[in-house]
Amino acid sequence: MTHHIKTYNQIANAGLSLLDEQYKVNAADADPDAILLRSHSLHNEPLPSSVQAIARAGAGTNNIPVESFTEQGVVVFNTPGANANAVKELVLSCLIASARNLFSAITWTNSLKGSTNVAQQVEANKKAFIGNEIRGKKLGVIGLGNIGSVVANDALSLDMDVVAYDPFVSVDVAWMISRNVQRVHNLEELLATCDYITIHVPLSEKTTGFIDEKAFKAMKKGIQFINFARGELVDEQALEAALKDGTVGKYITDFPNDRIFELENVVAIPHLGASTLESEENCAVMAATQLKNFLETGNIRNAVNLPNIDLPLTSPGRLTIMHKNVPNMVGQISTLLAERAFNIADMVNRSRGSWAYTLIDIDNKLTDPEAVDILNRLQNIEGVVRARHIANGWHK
Ligand SMILES: NC(=O)c1ccc[n+]([C@@H]2O[C@H](COP(=O)([O-])OP(=O)(O)OC[C@H]3O[C@@H](n4cnc5c(N)ncnc54)[C@H](O)[C@@H]3O)[C@@H](O)[C@H]2O)c1
Ligand SMILES: O=C(O)CC[C@@H](O)C(=O)O
Repeated sequence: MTHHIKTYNQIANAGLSLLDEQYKVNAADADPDAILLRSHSLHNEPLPSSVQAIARAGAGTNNIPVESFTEQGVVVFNTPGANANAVKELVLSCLIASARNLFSAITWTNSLKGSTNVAQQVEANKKAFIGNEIRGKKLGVIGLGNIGSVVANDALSLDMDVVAYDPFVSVDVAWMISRNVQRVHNLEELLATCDYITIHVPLSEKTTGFIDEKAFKAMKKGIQFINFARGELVDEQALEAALKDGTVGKYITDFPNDRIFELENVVAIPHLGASTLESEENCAVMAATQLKNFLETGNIRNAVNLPNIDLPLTSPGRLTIMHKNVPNMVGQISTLLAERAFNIADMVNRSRGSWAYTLIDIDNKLTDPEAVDILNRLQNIEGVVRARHIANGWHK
């Protein structure tokens, strides 16, 4: 069986090369089984009904309308942690570059090109760029996930005091965070005491405009604010006021736009946080592996809308059913199978919020018409949004 993958953006070859002869990868495919992308926005784009899965080679999934795609039976994957080191290294370098006024100093130095007495001018004017050391300064980290946690740990080794805020920190990440990172339980506490703040939370309806007028008002005067998460997390009107009154001494962002260009004391970077060869490869490999695994076995790892499921495929065939997390779904599904005299060899049902996913391994090798018939019946159960049959090609 050939799986069709549509790609958007530049996906690293290390990932694409995993999609072997069983795959056709084509950026122009009109009816793909799956989509592999980076930052391309799928909002306001029609989704072909053939699409069963989307893999985001990256962390943020705000370029994908996850809720409405879930209603259409699409599994959405991301690649948690695959680019965290790349972002961390750029955040730490910006922290130091900002403290030492490196961005404006370099711009000024370049303006001397072609003038006489460059060395004298340098010595006479360098006092305009005297900076600070970050040792002993306080860094606030908002969002202690894959990126925030490593930024926090490594800032400690640069002798900074580190304070962090994340009311939803995961147990896995909590294990990795140094106990010298001081956790605070309300954001104001962090805002009021830090010299530098870096934000690492996902953009969602809940976090849009997260750093608003109230947040800026709570900050210490002259703060340096670093945003490698998403531009929309910061209310730009409030940012403009905070830059004008000196609350924010410098705003470093990976998300330039026309308004940002108009503001003073802003350093804009062209969305380079994850742009290293290593990170692009990590993301592409992880995304392609997850897609392959899902298309070939129905198993799920790192979806943002469904739970992880890993059931080895050993029986002649497997049915995968994505459905609402409501009572009696498994009962209805197994009754249907019993009516067709299909024997269940193994089964897993897991839920995540209002959605659930059921894998059923059957002892029967289905003919094509049998498969079409059972899938139609399964899809007619109220609450089922997608059913698939996977024939196990290796089964003797
Ligand atoms: N600039 C880039 O190239 C680049 C690269 C990678 C990620 N990102 C952005 O950074 C974000 C974070 O990435 P990550 O890999 O660390 O994600 P992650 O999911 O591992 O971590 C996000 C953390 O934010 C926390 N969080 C959620 N809501 C919060 C809130 N209201 N207050 C405080 N904490 C909150 C979560 O509990 C979680 O611990 C991504 O969603 C993406 O938008 C940007
Ligand atoms: O693909 C990229 O270059 C950026 C990815 C980044 O925004 C992410 O959310 O992981």
